[in-house]
Amino acid sequence: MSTNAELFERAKLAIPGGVNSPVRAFGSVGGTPAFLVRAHGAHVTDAEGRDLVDLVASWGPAILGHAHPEVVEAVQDAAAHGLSFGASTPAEALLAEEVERRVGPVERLRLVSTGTEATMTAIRLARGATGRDLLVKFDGHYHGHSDGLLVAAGSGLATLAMPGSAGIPASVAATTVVVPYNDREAIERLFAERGDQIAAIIVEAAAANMGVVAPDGDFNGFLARTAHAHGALLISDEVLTGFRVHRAGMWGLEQWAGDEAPDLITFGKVIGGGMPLAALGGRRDLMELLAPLGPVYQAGTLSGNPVAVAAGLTTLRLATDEVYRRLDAAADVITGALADALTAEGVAHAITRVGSLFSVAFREGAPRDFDEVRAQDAFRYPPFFHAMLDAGVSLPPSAFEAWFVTAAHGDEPLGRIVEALPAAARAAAAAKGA
Ligand SMILES: Cc1ncc(COP(=O)(O)O)c(C=O)c1O
Ligand SMILES: N[C@H](C=O)CCC(=O)O
Repeated sequence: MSTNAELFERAKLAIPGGVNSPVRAFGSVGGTPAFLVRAHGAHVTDAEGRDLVDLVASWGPAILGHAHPEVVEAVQDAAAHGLSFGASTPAEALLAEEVERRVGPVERLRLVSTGTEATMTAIRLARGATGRDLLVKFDGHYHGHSDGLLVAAGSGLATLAMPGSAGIPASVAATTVVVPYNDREAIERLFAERGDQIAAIIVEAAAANMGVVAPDGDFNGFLARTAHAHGALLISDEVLTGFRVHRAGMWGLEQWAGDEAPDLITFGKVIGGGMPLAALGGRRDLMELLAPLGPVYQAGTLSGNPVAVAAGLTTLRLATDEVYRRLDAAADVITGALADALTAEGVAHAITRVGSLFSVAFREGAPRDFDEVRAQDAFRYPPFFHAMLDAGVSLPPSAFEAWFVTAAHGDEPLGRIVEALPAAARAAAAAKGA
C-alpha cells in the first residue's frame, strides 16, 4: 500500500501539480491531499485505508450518498449493454422529460458532458439569438473554465487568488463585463450605458463558488426583468444548485415566472449522478436555435452517454422530497454545531446557507459579494480544515467552496462531525494572521 504522500509525489511526476483539477491540490490549506480509493454513503476511504466522513460529495453530485446501490446497479446494467454508441438512446428523452417536469422554464434540454460545456453553449446560444457579443458575469461567480468565463471567477481561481487565466485572448476577455454580486445599481448603470450590446447576463442561481452567498431578495428576478427590458437574456447557472437545494433546484425555491424567469438554465453535477453529464435547457424557441434545427452549433462524441444517463436518471428518480428533507436536516445539525463551536471559542463567523448548501466565512455578518467574502480572516480556515481532517472529516480544501451533505449523512457521520467541531474551532481561534 502506498501512502498519500507517496502517491502525490508520483502523481506530480506525471500530472501537472499532481492533480487533474486545481482545487484538489490542497494549495490553500497546505498538506498532502488524500488519494481516494472508495466511497460509500457519507464516507470516503483514502489509499492508506483511512475512513473519512465526506462533506465534499464529489463537489455536489453525490446527493444520495456515494455509490447508492440502485444507481450502481443502473450503471452496471447500462455498461453491460455498451459503454457508448455515439447515437441516440431511448433513455435520453426520459432524462430530458424528468428535468422538464421538475423545472418550469425548461421546455427543451440538450445533454452535454460537463458544466463548462453547458455554460459555454448557453452563452453561444444567447449570442446567436440576440446577435450581440457582450456577456455580463458577477465577481466571484464560477461557470467553468471556458475562456470568456475565467474572468474574476470563484472556485479554484479564488482559492489560488488568481485574477484570471493566462492564455485567454484580450479580445475574448473584453467581451465579458464583471459586476459585483447583488449590486442592482451597477447592473442598472451598465444596462443604461451598454444595454443594446449585451447578449446575456450569466449568474449562479445562488453563488456557491466563493463560499455560499445568497441572492439578495428577488435579485434573480430583477436580473431577468432588467435583461429582458433591454432585449438581452438571463442564463441561470444551476450546475451546482440544480436538484441539490430543492428537487427543482433554485427555480424550485424561488419559482421565477413570466418576465422573471431565466431564458436558459444550465445543469451539471446531480443531473449526472456522479458520471460526466451536464445539460442546458430553456425556452423552446431559443433551444431550437441549436443545430440541427438552427444555426448555433454544438456537438459531443460522448453527449448523452448511456452509462451517464442511467446514473443521472436513476439519481433524479430517487431524489424525492424525503431526500431533500434529509439533506436539510443534516445541514441543520452541522450548521447548528458549527455555530455553537465557533461561538464558544469567540471566533467571528457567518454561516451562509441556501437550501442544504452552506459554508462558513470567518467574519461578522454574512457576505453579500466577493469583496465581502475576501474581507474575512481566511487564515483561520487551514488550521480549522486540518483539525477536522485529523478527526476524520473531509471538508472542501478551500475557504471559498461550499460544503456538501448527502442523504446518507445520518446519525453516525453527523455525530462524528459534531464531535470534531469543538477542537477545529479551537484551532481556528488560535490561528494567527500574517
Ligand atoms: C456554478 C457552476 N457552473 C459551472 C461549473 C463547471 O462545471 P464542470 O466542472 O462540470 O465543468 C461549476 C463547477 O465546476 C459550477 O459550480
Ligand atoms: N467549485 C468547483 C465546482 O463546483 C470545484 C470542482 C473543481 O473545479 O474541481
